[in-house]
Amino acid sequence: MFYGQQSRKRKRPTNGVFDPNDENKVKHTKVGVWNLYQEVPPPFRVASLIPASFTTWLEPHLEVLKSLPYVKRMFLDIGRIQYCLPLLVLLLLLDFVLSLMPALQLWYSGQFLKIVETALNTRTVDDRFLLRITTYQFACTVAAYLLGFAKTSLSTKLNLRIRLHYSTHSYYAIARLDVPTFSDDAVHQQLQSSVSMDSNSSVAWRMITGTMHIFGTIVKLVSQLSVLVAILKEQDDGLLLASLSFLKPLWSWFTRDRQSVHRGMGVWAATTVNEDYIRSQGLKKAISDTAHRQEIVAGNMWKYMLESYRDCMHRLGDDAMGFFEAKEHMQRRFRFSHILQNPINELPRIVFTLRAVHNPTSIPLSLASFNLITSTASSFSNTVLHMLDSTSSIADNFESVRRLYEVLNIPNKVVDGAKKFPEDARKIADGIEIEFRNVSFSYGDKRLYALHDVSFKILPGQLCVIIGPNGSGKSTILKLIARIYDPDEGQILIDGHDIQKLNLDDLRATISVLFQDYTHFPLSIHDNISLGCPPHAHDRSKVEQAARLGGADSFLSSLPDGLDTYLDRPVNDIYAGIPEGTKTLFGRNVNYKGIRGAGRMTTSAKSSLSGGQMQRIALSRTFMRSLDQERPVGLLLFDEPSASLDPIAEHDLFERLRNLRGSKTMIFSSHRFGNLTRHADLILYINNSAVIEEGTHAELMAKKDSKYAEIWSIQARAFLP
Ligand SMILES: Nc1ncnc2c1ncn2[C@@H]1O[C@H](COP(=O)(O)OP(=O)(O)OP(=O)(O)O)[C@@H](O)[C@H]1O
Repeated sequence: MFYGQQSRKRKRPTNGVFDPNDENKVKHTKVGVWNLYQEVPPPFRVASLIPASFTTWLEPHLEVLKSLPYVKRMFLDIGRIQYCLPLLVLLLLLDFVLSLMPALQLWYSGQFLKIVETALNTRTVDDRFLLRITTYQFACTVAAYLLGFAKTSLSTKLNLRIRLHYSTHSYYAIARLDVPTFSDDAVHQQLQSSVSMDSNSSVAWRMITGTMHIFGTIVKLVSQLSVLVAILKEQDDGLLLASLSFLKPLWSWFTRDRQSVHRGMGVWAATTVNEDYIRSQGLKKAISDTAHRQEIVAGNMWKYMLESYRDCMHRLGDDAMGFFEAKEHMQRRFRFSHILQNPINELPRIVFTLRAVHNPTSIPLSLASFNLITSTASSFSNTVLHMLDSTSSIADNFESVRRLYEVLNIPNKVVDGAKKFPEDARKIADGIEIEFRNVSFSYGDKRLYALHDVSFKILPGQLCVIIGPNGSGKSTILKLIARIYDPDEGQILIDGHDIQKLNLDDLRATISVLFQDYTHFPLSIHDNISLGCPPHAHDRSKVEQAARLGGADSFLSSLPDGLDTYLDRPVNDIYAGIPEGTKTLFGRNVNYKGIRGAGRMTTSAKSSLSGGQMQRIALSRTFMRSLDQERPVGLLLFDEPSASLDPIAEHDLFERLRNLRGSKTMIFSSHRFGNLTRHADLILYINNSAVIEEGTHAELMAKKDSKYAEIWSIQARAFLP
């Protein structure tokens, strides 16, 4: 095991963002099983006297300054939220009064000290003065409690309002991203760290409380200090003892570990190639996710998985750590200064004892003032430490605010076009023309083409079927038409316009797509269908019509809540921590059946629809889009639309779709020959990322050495006696 070992000899990583072979640009550090790659910024020289290494170190630390405009913007935004400004002012006022309380308490303690002093000197006590001070102090404690309670209630209200505002901000920040940008790991992590949708306290709220904390602490310190100086002026050795009492907090502040794990690291990324670590994480995920449970149980895999996990962990030993944990370990250093803390703590007591020996008559009074000083000094120094800590965490908060706003500026990789589409909405009623001109595309690795030099043309209203083996590039064609991705080379034309110049919203409003890997949203079936056409999402009759067209109406009536049934309930029921089937302390069997019955709760949040039924819902969503008469759809894209359908449902679906011929251009991707290909106006046979053959069924069957004809015959043979 070795932490923090810096390597000058760079190894080629198998993944990761930076190129570690570039000696000048990237610094590589080994952190446990992790490889940390840090960008080395080009040195900027303010003056030739300042060494480059200093400016390189300084830049990431000064990054925080870039946050200031965002902090201002955040405060302005909060001010605009309804009722937030008066609530905030009120909160500030309460905080101000509460911050004066410790000084008031200190003043009362000083008055008690005076009473003790008089008692020692004159052997008398002013009863009325003592009673008055005690009453005032009690009233002060009650007022502090009430004000504190009011502050908490007000804070909760304000926090909720601010959270409400920023939850929409966060939703927008995530919702607006396109597929390639959203799937980018770096973007994904930035979103997770800055716009968490579930956090109880928003970045903005942390910023407010942090700032208020500093404001309150300054008020506390100034007021306490003024009272303390006033009291100690009159005491022998008071100021000496106070100074000694402050030594400990100052010492511990100067010698503490203040560097946060992220601070000052600049632009960086970390990756691991450790097989055991990667595998152990995979095994952990597999065992915790309900999606894999069925296979694990049926395949009797758990014992093997446990054994494998144990082996991985055994080999990893102390290195079995996430990146941040490993980095923290690396930063932890032995500090001799920590050992000195206790002797420094004892210093006031030692000095007091020595002074008392020299001047025994002053012991009782000095003892009282010593107690006052040390207890005040400790509360005072805690306040100072707290404030200094807050000022360093405020830098973190500044950066969080910056990230919160900057995620709104992450550019989408698929750039929007300016041209309105269609120029004439009536033309769409006849379908859309699609043309691919020498299109090439690869997903990540630019050497692996998903499509290579593909050209074809589909006329308006035509039915086109793309056919070919697994991985040949069929789905990719559909994704490029819907501009989920942009081609690396070549051009796609829609009704003669370059697809990249068209307004994206317009383009997508004229296309309806059913992806092969369609999803079901954790929403009601109604929502799952109506999302196909947001402008008519509230029109229940249209949703029912779409369900009929998609073949979903047949099973909807058997569901408990019909169209309003949730496929995958987004909110899980919450249960006590005592597992079902066990016994309570007094021997009762734990059984949730009765409780579930009373609350109409189910055992699983997922609805049990079959694969085919799920596909019918996805189909209904696609049909929903085509029901919009104001913005008619001109192009339907179907990726394996009948993969999970029974033969009758498949036949009915294709019948319905064929009726749309002439009014919409339709493109199907399929492995299956027959029903569709027979009726297609154009068949594209695609293999190894390229179009190999194209034509109608009759043309391809008549063609010599046709690959299409060969596979057709293989499939047809299965049905011959
Ligand atoms: N999101 C992705 N990231 C990286 N590679 C991808 C991605 N999607 C597809 N590929 C790769 O691109 C190639 C073409 O995939 P595509 O999905 O277009 O094939 P397909 O013909 O639709 O296959 P199938 O019949 O199995 O659905 C394949 O080699 C595949 O591995």
